[in-house]
Formats: sequence, C-alpha cells, structure tokens
Amino acid sequence: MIAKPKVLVIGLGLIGASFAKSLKQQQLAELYGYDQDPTVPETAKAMGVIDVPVGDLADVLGMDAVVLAVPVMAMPDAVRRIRHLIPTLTALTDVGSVKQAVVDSVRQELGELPGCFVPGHPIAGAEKSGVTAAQADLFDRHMHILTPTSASTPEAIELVRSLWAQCGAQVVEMPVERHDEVLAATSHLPHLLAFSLVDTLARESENREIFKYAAGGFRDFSRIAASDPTMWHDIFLMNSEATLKILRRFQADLHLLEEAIEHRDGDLLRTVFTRAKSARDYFTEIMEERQKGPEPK
Ligand SMILES: NC(=O)c1ccc[n+]([C@@H]2O[C@H](COP(=O)([O-])OP(=O)(O)OC[C@H]3O[C@@H](n4cnc5c(N)ncnc54)[C@H](O)[C@@H]3O)[C@@H](O)[C@H]2O)c1
Ligand SMILES: O=C(O)C(=O)C[C@]1(C(=O)O)C=C[C@@H](O)C=C1
Repeated sequence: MIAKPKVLVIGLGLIGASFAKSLKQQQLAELYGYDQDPTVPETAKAMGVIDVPVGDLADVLGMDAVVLAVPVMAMPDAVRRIRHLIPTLTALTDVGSVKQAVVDSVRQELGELPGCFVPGHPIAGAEKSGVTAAQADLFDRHMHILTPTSASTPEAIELVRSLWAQCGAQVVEMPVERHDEVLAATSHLPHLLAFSLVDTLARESENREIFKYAAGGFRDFSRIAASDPTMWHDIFLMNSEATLKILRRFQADLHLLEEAIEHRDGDLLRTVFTRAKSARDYFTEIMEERQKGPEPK
C-alpha cells in the first residue's frame, strides 16, 4: 500500500472537496485539486481542503490516484483532460451518481477500460453545492458503492477502497446495473418527486404565499428540491431507463391512492399507510444502527 499517496481531485465541489478535506485533515494523502472554475482551487487551498491547487492539468505528473468529482455529463471532458496521467496511475475513480454512463464515457474516451479504473459512488451528500459546502465528516458511516469493471486491478480496487474507508465510509461492491436500479428507486425518484411537488406548489401559489404556512412535513419532504439543477439534469438524462421504470410503477400506485380517496376506500388507505409506516420504521432502525457503528478513524 502506498504510504501517503498523491491524489488529484477533479471538481472541487461538495463531494470532491469533502473527500479531499477529510484526507487532508488526517494527513493521509497529498491532495492536488483542479476545477473548471479557476478561482476554486485557490479557495480550496485557502480553506485547507487541498495542498496543491492545479491551474493546468497538462503540468501535473506522477499522481497515484485521480478522483473525478464533476457532474455526470462532464465526466468525458474530465477523462480527456487526465488522459496523459493514466499509464502511471494506480487508481482512477469517480463519484458520479450514475454508474453505467460513467463507465461508457471512460471506455469511449480511452478506447478501453483501463485496469486502474474503479467506478464509485458515495451514498452521502446534501442539497448544497460548491467548495464552501465541504464537510470533512460527510462520508462518516455512510455507504460507498464500488462497481469494479472486469478490467479493474486488485491494486486499484484496494487503493480506492482504502481512501474511502479512511474518510469513514463503509465500502461495498455491486454490479453496475444493480447500482443504477437501486439508486433510481432510493435517490433519483425521490428527488424527482420533490422537485415536481415544490414546482407545482410554487406555480399555483401567486407570490409563493402558501410556503409561509408550511412546517415540518413540507420541510422534510422538500429539502432535496434545493439540490443543484445541473447535477440532477445530468442524472435523469443518464439514468433514464431505470428511473422511468420505477417512476411508472410509482405513478400506478399513486393512481390507486387517488381512486381510494375518490371512492372513500378507507381500507386501502389504511393498508397502504400501515405498510409504508412499517417500511419507514425499518429504515429508521437501519439508520440508528449505522450511527451506533464503530467510531470513524
Ligand atoms: N451532491 C450530492 O449529494 C452527491 C452525492 C453523491 C454523489 N454526487 C455526485 O458527485 C458529483 C459532483 O457533485 P457535487 O454535489 O460535488 O457538485 P458541485 O456542483 O458541488 O461540484 C461540482 C464541481 O465540478 C466542477 N466542474 C464541472 N464541470 C467540470 C469539468 N468539466 N472539469 C472540471 N471541473 C468541473 C464545478 O465547477 C464544481 O466546482 C456528481 O457527479 C454527482 O452526481 C453528488
Ligand atoms: O442528502 C442529500 O441531500 C442527498 O441528496 C444525497 C443523495 C441521496 O441520498 O439521494 C443524493 C445523491 C447521491 O448520488 C447520493 C446521495
């Protein structure tokens, strides 16, 4: 294992900067950072997120690992810019919320999947974006899903695993198709519903009057509607098949509830709500168990 790897983060937003900040605070890696916004690497350095701000990627050599932390549709551009580093890299990974599309981008840009490439996705985040939102403990006790390709080398997987474990994450592996289906259901669909509901209410209420009267229920349901529009635009276009599949199932179930209200079918309402409450209570238990887990390093 490399003692203090040189790690280059491309995209110093919420996720890239939080990852860098965690490793830097623990002095576990030498952090290099690049962003398409030229002011961001200097800000990241001043905030203690990275060691070395990078202005021109062509000047960078000798990295052990590169982490692509840009929106999913910007991945091809990021891969193109670090192509010269690939032959000497131990590990190349990403944090994209969609995995098949990122694998396809890497294959397309490089002509093949390199052994150093291990796709990944931290199952942690926030509705905030940008370097100033960086949080060193963002990944503590959260899952990090790796979807290694058939070409990923054991050394690459080991380095990526250890970097995320050092950020406090529980690292697991999953086939890429399964990842995109699971995340469509648990993350992508809820964001679509939140964006849609808030938009409907905002458009119906001249001058957004009704928001004054909303409290905890609306707050809990709508928090994620404040998430970054570019990030979510990319996710829905790049994981459209799995999202449409679960969205259509949800629309059918919602229609049943609509009919139950219309026909005063209280039994159906009670059955659905009881089943949903039991599932949500189970999820609460899982979250509580995870919080009790081992102290992050
Ligand atoms: N926000 C979350 O909750 C969350 C959680 C897990 C994974 N992700 C994934 O992480 C990635 C980054 O999300 P984020 O929330 O950190 O976004 P962000 O908007 O906070 O940061 C993205 C950064 O990438 C930079 N960037 C954009 N295009 C670039 C390019 N071509 N080259 C270099 N830099 C570029 C932007 O200037 C910005 O600083 C996305 O792929 C997203 O799907 C996000
Ligand atoms: O907590 C939030 O705000 C998030 O949106 C985080 C969240 C999610 O749980 O859906 C969003 C996108 C990701 O790719 C991973 C995690």
